[in-house]
Amino acid sequence: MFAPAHQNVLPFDGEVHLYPNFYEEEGSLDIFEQLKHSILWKQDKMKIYGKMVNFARLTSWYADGDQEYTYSGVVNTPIPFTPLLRQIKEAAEQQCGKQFNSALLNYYRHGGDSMGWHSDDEKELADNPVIASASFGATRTFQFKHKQQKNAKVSIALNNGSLLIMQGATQHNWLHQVPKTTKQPGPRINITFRDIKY
Ligand SMILES: O=C(O)CCC(=O)C(=O)O
Ligand SMILES: [Fe+2]
Repeated sequence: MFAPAHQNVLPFDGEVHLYPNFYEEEGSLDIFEQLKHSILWKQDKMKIYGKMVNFARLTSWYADGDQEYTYSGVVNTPIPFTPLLRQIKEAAEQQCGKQFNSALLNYYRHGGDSMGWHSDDEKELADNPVIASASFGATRTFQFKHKQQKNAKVSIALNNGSLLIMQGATQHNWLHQVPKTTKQPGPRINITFRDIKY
């Protein structure tokens, strides 16, 4: 199922809006390069069956204040927003009518980098959080899967300069992922802006 822009991407039980050309195309490639070089990327690890395994992507965590945030079992200590991140955040805030105080960045270096099925339902987020997701660089597929109705699936493409807004009951009812691909996409950086309650 491929959804056109500005309609709800989800058929029921949640609200997701996609703006494919939110950040201007050429400027977005420039943003990609700037983020690639200026963000303090780190390689997180996770324990799987007693073994430490690298995350299939690089990550970074920026926020106002100095509160820690636990994500996928990793405790993140925030770095203060850079002027560029603040600029990207403010544009997303205008579109959402909502303020964000933190940003999780993910750097997918190649098609082998990915993020598995999950919901953004950490206890530090609101019950029905508004999450704004900005993408720069290569296009990657982003999929939703309903938690109960196993055949309810939605697949969209997140291209350079796109903004995806997830809100309402989305995180209660749907999982999302960025699957691995053998199509050899170039590198991609995604920023999810969140409002964390400390
Ligand atoms: O890279 C993406 O588009 C998804 C990122 C994501 O789901 C997350 O950071 O929770
Ligand atoms: Fe997520």
